[in-house]
Amino acid sequence: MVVMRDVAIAKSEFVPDQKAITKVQDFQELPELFEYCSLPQIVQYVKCFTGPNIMSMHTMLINKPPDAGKKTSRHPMHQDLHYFPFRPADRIVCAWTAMERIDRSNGCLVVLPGTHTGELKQHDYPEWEGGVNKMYHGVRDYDPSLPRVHLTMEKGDTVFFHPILIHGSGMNRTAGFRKAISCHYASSDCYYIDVKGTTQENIEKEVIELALKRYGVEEILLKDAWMAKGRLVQGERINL
Ligand SMILES: CCCCCCCCCCCCCCCCC(=O)SCCNC(=O)CCNC(=O)[C@H](O)C(C)(C)COP(=O)(O)OP(=O)(O)OC[C@H]1O[C@@H](n2cnc3c(N)ncnc32)[C@H](O)[C@@H]1OP(=O)(O)O
Ligand SMILES: O=C(O)CCC(=O)C(=O)O
Repeated sequence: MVVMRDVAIAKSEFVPDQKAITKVQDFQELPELFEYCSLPQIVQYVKCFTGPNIMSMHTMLINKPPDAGKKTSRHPMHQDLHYFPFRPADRIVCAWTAMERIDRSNGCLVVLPGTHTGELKQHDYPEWEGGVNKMYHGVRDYDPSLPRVHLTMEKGDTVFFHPILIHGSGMNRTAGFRKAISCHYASSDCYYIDVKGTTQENIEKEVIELALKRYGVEEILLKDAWMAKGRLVQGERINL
């Protein structure tokens, strides 16, 4: 499990406590939270994309904090496939569930409809004055005139989306923490790819650096991190 603090808070004099937490990531070892990933109400839709052999690959409890004034609570527009060294993209799907009413005031999801039929684009850190959270890469060039849809969701509403869909989330202008839970699923029939020489090389480099700094792990590849994080939800574990 990784507990992440917002960069504006982590890099301030603020004494870290639970109020600083922006995200709990990789909760696959925590049964109470992992139960979300196998809820029949969710899995019945996930299956339509993955087929019967379902893996949870990435889990997050997102606790978007009230913005400390630097707009760091935003999540830049990105494609989740940028982080994934497995394919095919059509066998990967994210389920994202609002844990309370979420609208533009507390930083709802923003999507560019139809972009899931495009290609994976180059991602980099956006040049934001107030700082950017670690590994929050953004799509380098997308057409800013493309229509945007802000997803207003009620508590318990779930959206399912494709890993090539360009999406992000806005600033939390309220005083409360905006909570959502999500799981990225993939078919265990998916296969790992080598990202060397691709647009994903930069995220692999960061993961390798982080694995060394945090865990003292040397000589890993992006796919090794994912192999360690993946858990079977249903069916048979095949390639992943
Ligand atoms: C062997 C297994 C390795 C596993 C790694 C696998 C990672 C795979 C990533 C997959 C992401 C998939 C996502 C798909 C969906 C899209 C997204 O969610 S994108 C966002 C993904 N972001 C992350 O995954 C970031 C995860 N967070 C962390 O790794 C850590 O919380 C951390 C940000 C590195 C902070 O670690 P920690 O060790 O607890 O922190 P400190 O020791 O206090 O600080 C270290 C250093 O980092 C600075 N810092 C702290 N918080 C932040 C922050 N939020 N943003 C930027 N920088 C931060 C802190 O100031 C310290 O800096 P210094 O210069 O070293 O002093
Ligand atoms: O919950 C959010 O604010 C955005 C989450 C998101 O876009 C992601 O993690 O890929």
